[in-house]
Amino acid sequence: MAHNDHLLPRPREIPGPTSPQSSLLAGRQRYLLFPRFTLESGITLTNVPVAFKTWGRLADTRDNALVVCHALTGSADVEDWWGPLLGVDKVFDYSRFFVVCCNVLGSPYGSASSCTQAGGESSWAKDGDDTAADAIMQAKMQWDGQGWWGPEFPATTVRDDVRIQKLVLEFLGVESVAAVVGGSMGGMAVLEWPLVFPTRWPGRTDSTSRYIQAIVPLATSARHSAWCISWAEAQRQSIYSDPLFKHGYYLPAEPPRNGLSAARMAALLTYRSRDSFESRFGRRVGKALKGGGAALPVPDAHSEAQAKTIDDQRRRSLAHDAAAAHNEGNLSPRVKPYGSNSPLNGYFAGPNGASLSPTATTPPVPAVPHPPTELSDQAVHERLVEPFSPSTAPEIFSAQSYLRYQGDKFVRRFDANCYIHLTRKMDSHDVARHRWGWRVLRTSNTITGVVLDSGVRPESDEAEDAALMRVLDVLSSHGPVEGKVQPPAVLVVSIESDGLFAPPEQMLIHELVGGSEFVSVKSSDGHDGFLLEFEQINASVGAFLRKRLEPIYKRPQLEVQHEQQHVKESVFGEVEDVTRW
Ligand SMILES: N[C@@H](CCO)C(=O)O
Repeated sequence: MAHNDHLLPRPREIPGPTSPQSSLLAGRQRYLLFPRFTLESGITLTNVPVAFKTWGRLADTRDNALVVCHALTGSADVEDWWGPLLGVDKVFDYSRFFVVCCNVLGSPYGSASSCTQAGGESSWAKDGDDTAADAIMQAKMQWDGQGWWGPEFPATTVRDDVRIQKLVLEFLGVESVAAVVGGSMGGMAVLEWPLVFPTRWPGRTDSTSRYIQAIVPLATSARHSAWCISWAEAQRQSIYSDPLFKHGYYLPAEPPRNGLSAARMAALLTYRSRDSFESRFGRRVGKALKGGGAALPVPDAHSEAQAKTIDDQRRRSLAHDAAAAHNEGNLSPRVKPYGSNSPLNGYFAGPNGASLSPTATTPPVPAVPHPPTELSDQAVHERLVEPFSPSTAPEIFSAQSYLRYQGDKFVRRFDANCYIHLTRKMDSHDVARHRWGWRVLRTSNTITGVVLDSGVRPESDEAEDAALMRVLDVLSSHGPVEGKVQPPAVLVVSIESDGLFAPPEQMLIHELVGGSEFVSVKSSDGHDGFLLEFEQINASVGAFLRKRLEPIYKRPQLEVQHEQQHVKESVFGEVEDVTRW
């Protein structure tokens, strides 16, 4: 399929923004609209936008492109999330390289996704009649006519991203790529680039020149692990369980914020480490957000009759307090709508200019009926002198407060359907999937086994490993055009405290890709270390590129205006959150 892409009609540049979230990057990226693009699944999309950004300029030799691939919730705006790596004499040196970053399909930041217009009749034909579920139909009926893809945006793969991004490079005049660099989901794309495009001219089997000179996969894996798949599943379940999710047919102004926020909180924990949380927060007390744990005042008694009434009041108050404490963090409208200055408001403004109204998606705690198991008087009196008195606002740990802040912040910049789409895309990642070296044996719809090219039919697990070995071996020895294509230089980067994409996964890539180099970045921050340890990454990746791309570094620097805009407020904000909190 990849080999037919060069026959597709050329894209044209459009102004954008193409989605609500891409308006957060207004003026900071460009857009191409592809008349049509066929996904790995066989589904053909029409009118497909791809958001991208470039720095520096293409050399006359058209071979100095440096492709940056973003992670799960990143965007094409590298300055926004990898800014300290971008600049003269840094890794992404735009006086030597033509730095290009494209937003992946399915992301809310401008490329075709659940948040872009489905494109009317010319788009993928929606089949709305094949579902039996009334709830889905009802939500869908309310939603129809919105024009967004919503949950009907078809699944895309990392390979789809690589193929469409190659077309963006062609539009920009790139003939071969100096390097591809990216972390986590971006690292998956980095591994796929030379496998999808080993040769310079994909349409020509006689080509012997490689398309990509060097790749740097960071904090990634050759196939998404069971551990990562399980975390992604738990996060998707958080979104599904938000009543506002409505099977993905939610209105843009009423998204499942609480579910997405909870998903992000869980995800964030997988991006950091136990040690980093212990040292940063310990058991420090944090601020409860407004509205949580409100308690009733309890008056003083002046007579026995009054005392009984007051005891009743105290009991009620106590029950109220207990429920309020129990619901602390749930009761508060902690997931706020977009701020009044947010461009997202304008984007969603209806015909009358009405913008989002605040939505506390969790209903307030109802009046608490007398509990079936009553507290004894003694317990009432004991409780009344305990620190959790009615006048005391509930205290929470600063670690909790931090997570909530992260959840709130995330829902203001991301979309739940896109989150589901992208986590599924990562789950599908496996460099060996449907590749040379193995094929699946089927009887009707049942997979009965796997057979290797050699004719051996090993146990399934072994077959998977063998397929992986074979594919990674292709990276190190020759392309699918046997013996003709030089492999790219490979630097595998690992974060030593990464508990999500654990170091053995990068070590495996290093071991299977002959001639590859390996570096372990020292960091106690866990997986997100690849977005935080700028100095080490600048040093190690920079040294690798200087060594492997010597001819480019020997050339006189290109004359470029200092193009880097200082990003005052990062949309992505991983660094800001860690260092400022
Ligand atoms: N924290 C990053 C990395 C995930 O791998 C993100 O949100 O995209």
